Amino acid sequence: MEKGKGTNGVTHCLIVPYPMQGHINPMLQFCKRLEHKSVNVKLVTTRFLAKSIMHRASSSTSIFLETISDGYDERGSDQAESAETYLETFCKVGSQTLTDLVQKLNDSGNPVDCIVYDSFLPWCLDVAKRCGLMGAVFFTQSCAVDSIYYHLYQGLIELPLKGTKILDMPSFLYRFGSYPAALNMLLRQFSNIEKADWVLCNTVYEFEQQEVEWLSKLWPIIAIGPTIPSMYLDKRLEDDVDYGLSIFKPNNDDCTKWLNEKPKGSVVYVAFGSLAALEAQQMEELWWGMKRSNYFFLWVIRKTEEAKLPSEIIADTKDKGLVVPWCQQLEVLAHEAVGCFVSHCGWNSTVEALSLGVPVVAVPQWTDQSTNAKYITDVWKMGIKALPDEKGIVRQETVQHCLSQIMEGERSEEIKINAKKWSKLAKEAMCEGGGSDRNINKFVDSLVHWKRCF
Ligand SMILES: O=c1ccn([C@@H]2O[C@H](COP(=O)(O)OP(=O)(O)O[C@H]3O[C@H](CO)[C@@H](O)[C@H](O)[C@H]3O)[C@@H](O)[C@H]2O)c(=O)[nH]1
Repeated sequence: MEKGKGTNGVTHCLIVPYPMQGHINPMLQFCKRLEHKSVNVKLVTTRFLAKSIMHRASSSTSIFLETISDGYDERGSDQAESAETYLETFCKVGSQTLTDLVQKLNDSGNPVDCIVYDSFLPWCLDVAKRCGLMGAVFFTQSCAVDSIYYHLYQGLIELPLKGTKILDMPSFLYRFGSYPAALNMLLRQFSNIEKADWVLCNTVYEFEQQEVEWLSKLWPIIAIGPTIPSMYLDKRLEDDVDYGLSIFKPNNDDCTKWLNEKPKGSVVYVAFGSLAALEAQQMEELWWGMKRSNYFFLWVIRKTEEAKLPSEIIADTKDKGLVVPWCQQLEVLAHEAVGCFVSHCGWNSTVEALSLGVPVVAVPQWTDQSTNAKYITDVWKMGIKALPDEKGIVRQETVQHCLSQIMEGERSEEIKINAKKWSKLAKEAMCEGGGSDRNINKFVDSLVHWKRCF
């Protein structure tokens, strides 16, 4: 059979996210967009994730799953003795098992044309090139953050950073040495990027115009976001109502029922993503801040964080609050009862808030979140940063002040108008003929063209 041609002549892509919720969500959504444009796609996860903790959140995901090994099929990264060891083993075992997977698919008459890989896994590009495939890197963080790390990679920033504005930079630049394996991984994103055929970014051109322009002088970069389910944007993919694959089990029914009973714009939604571990003192201050504010609140506290809040506190929230271990965040953000999002500002949560027009109280914890918080407050002007004290804790008075500013304060109207403006731009980008839609078409055309050249 002619190389690059599947049995049915369809272009065939493997999409390989890093095995984390914040990376699976955007890359799975990209799969759905490609499938809608007649590309045959398979999402590749680790064996551990596939067998032990993946829940299909709904029937909306028909994407085919394939697996590779990170070397820790029993317990995933928890099994590795250090983060560095995990990443090294994933590179070694992952390269071999991804090559085997490509071979298996080629042999079965369904040959692969392209690997779209998470920028955290640059070795996938080496596999793609060794197998004679197209390779496209997918960045799951903002272009602003990617360009900061690229400056660091180039030796144009000296660590540790000093000065008054450092708290707006990704945390690894001012808490130098805090997570060496993570910083190395972020720098390795650029180790072979010049060989990538495409650089795909989960952003919207209008969100980060200057940053996209700057990066596009270096690489063939295209903005393909926001990668959130179609029914929240252009509504062209009718079944696409949620992300579809979840590492955590969402508590949908309770949340929706509870929200349905609340007045429009009256609820504060609080969530810190899939990874952040807050100090117990910070959790208590947040809770007191919410209690003092007296708004309704829906707070996601993951199972691993639960013990940090005394149970009598949680019991005391019954009249005003609902605490759940996980929810369908998009469904919550889109609910008309929600007036504000207290967020750690992970990039997906940030893009979701922008896309759904929900104002944010930014409480960044680490990694790229401080930079996202800076953009939320000073560039997009659709939120307020809750400033920590000298011990790094955001106090209850600050929480109360920020919440009242967004819910009913002087700047409330302006912030809400801005949030709606970004939401409109995000939706336009994904509609037929919008910037991101055109970029995805460009990518698909290049796949078809690449096949013809083979
Ligand atoms: O109860 C919840 C809470 C979150 N989510 C979803 O989980 C994702 C969380 O992603 P994100 O907001 O990016 O946070 P993290 O999970 O913490 O993501 C990690 O990965 C991101 C992409 O690299 C980084 O920007 C973050 O800083 C990093 O912590 C989002 O899609 C949310 O909609 C839910 O569905 N239900």
